[in-house]
Amino acid sequence: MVGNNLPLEILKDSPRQFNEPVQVSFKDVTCSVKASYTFFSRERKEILHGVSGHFRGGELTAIMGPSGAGKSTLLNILAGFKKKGYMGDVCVEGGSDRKCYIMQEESLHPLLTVREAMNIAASLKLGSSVNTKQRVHRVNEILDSLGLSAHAMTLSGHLSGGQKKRLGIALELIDNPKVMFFDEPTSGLDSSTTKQCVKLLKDLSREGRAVICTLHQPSATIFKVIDQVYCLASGWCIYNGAPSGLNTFLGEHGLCCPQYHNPADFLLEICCGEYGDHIPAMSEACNNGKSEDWVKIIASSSENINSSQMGNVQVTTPVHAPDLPPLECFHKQTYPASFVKQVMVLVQRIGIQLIRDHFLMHSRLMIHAVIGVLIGIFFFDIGCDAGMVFSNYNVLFFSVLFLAFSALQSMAIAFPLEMPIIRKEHFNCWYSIKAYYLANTIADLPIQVSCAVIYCTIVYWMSGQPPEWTRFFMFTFMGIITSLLAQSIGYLVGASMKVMNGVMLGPLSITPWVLFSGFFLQARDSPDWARWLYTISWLRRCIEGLVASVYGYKRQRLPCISEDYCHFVSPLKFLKELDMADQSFGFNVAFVLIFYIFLKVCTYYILIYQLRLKR
Ligand SMILES: Nc1ncnc2c1ncn2[C@@H]1O[C@H](COP(=O)(O)OP(=O)(O)OP(=O)(O)O)[C@@H](O)[C@H]1O
Repeated sequence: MVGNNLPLEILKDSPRQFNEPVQVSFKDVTCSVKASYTFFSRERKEILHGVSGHFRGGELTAIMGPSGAGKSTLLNILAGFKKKGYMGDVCVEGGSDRKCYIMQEESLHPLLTVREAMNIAASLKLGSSVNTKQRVHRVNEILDSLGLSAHAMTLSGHLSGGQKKRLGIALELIDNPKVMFFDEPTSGLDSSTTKQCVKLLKDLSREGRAVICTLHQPSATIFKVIDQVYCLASGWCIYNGAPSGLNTFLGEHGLCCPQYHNPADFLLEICCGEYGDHIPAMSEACNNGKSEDWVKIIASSSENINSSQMGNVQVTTPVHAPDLPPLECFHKQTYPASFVKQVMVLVQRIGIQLIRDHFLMHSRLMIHAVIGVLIGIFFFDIGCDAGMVFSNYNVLFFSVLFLAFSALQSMAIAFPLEMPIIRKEHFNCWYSIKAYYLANTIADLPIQVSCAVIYCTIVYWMSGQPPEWTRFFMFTFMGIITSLLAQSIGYLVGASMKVMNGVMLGPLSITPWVLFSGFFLQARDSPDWARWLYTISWLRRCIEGLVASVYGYKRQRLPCISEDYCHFVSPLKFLKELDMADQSFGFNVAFVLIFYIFLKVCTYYILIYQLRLKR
């Protein structure tokens, strides 16, 4: 994964050891989850049973265990990613403000080059305390150290699996975190790349960081490189110590690792009960992770192994803390870059991605142009004909529906796909949710407005609406805010649910408002109890706005062209027929804008819930 010439110091500028000792301690951590999803069941099952432990700066700690043992759950709790559903104390000392969590799936932006991704991360994570020259130096240094310089101009989406993992690490290294959590950093890598990946983690730890990762099944070589093994079996800690102490520990329980057998494999076999049920005895022997007896041999044995396995790696003195410190923890949410800077950098990033995503951007613009032309051809020049007022009304109704559905769908699908990346970046304190949300709204605005303008311009002039600039601007403005309002519904749907649910429920959420738009049944013909629904139907407000822009404001009588007799020569008579004579354009615009702001605020709080609280 990393070239053999990886410098021993990952970052020449980073301190070899942090001023404050870095350590992660946890005590009596118990975690339970819902055992059954049947309606009345309140049953829960425990997946971690009061485990304890203490991981130090300057060491590489691997949380091991078979599938389902609780490794990811424990890592999520330690990293602060999981905030609910567990009991016990967790403390990240000396690094609670500078910790990062690199998740199993590579949450990268596929349409940014490696250098762009690094520059953006540097702008957000280093803030204004660092000038441009220092920032570029930092980025170059990390890219060199992780062997990514040759791929600096490659799109992140085109990198190999190993390179993606390195980029994920490089992005987090920018602000020199003190504690690094990795969930299965070697998953999906071949054996040679896995070795290089673990060597990289080891090097990171040797600079004083506490590096904690979950590993499934390390090879014998990799196993020896680890400083501290924390093994979980069915939610119990059955070994907490140096790899070199494992055989002696197992020997005390009558378990002997066969010669030439990988001790890591042997340990997993024991966890799975292949040699009988040793979990209770082993867990008791290491006091469910509390005992430091097997950790203390780390300084002598592990260093010797390291120097033979890893080359001349300078070993920092592990920071031992025999007793757990007072366990009080918090995840401080501070951001290095100012709010304005965060928004600007994020707008730039989203802008680059929108421009690079040729298909999505061009198809959005093209569809609006093509549908506009089709409507223009089918309803050519009908707008000025008194005999075609109902057909013209159909054009206006269709326009509102088209603008609404197209805007809603684009967001209901795109937004949830971004969520894992936003979750990771926000958790690692790159930016605030507010900054992201504002940037996202601003960045997409030009495209959504362009789509609505293209459609409205084509339809307005081809379908023969009144040749007056004021009416044209009113028509187009109403089209724009209709699409923005529908887009905000798309955001809300996208932020609240998964893509599949959003695809189904997004369009369905518009349907009831179509019913109360007045197109099928007028408010005056509907039951009394249902009339208020017409008033609050945003779709009706949008249609009324378009109708007012075309037929309202004392429009002159229409010529009767296609028929011998035209009933609606007077536009006012037609407005009365539609029950829209009393409505003003301004009222409809105000209603749509207020509803737009309301939805935006709701979506913001849903986003906060999804990213911060629902863990
Ligand atoms: N939200 C949840 N609801 C129900 N069960 C859960 C939930 N989260 C985790 N579990 C269960 O808890 C156990 C531990 O899960 P966890 O993901 O921590 O295991 P793991 O050791 O990381 O496994 P793997 O190596 O396969 O990723 C599993 O049996 C899993 O099914």
